[in-house]
Amino acid sequence: MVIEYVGQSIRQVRCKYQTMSPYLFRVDQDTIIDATKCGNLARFINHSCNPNCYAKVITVEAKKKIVIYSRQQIGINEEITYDYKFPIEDEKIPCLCGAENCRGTLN
Ligand SMILES: C[S@@+](CC[C@H](N)C(=O)[O-])C[C@H]1O[C@@H](n2cnc3c(N)ncnc32)[C@H](O)[C@@H]1O
Repeated sequence: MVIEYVGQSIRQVRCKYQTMSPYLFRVDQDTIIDATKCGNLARFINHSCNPNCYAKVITVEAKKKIVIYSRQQIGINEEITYDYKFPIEDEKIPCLCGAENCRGTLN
C-alpha cells in the first residue's frame, strides 16, 4: 500500500463530479471522497495512462476507503501515478502523462 486517498465523504447522486473540483474521487454510484478542503498527499497524485500504482476501493469496518497500491517497484524521485479511469465525457481533459500508450485525454 502506498497511501490512502483521504478527504470528506460526501453523498453525490447526479452532477458530473469531475467538473466540480479536481480533488474528488468517486467511491461508488452515490459517494465521493472530496479532498478539496482536507486531504493528504494523495490528492496531488497525477493520472498516467501507464501508471506505477492503482487505486482500489476497500471496505474497513463497513466503511469504504480508497487506497493507492503500487503495481511495481517505485524508484526514489519517481513520480507516483495511477489511472484515474474517468468516465468518457464530451468535454475532454487533455492528458499530459507523456506515456507511449497515452490515450490523449483523461476522460
Ligand atoms: C487530484 S488532482 C492531481 C494533482 C494536481 N496536478 C495538482 O497539482 O494539484 C487532479 C487534476 O490534476 C490534473 N491532472 C492530473 N493528471 C493529469 C494528466 N496526466 N494530464 C493532465 N492533467 C492532469 C487534472 O486537472 C486533474 O483534474
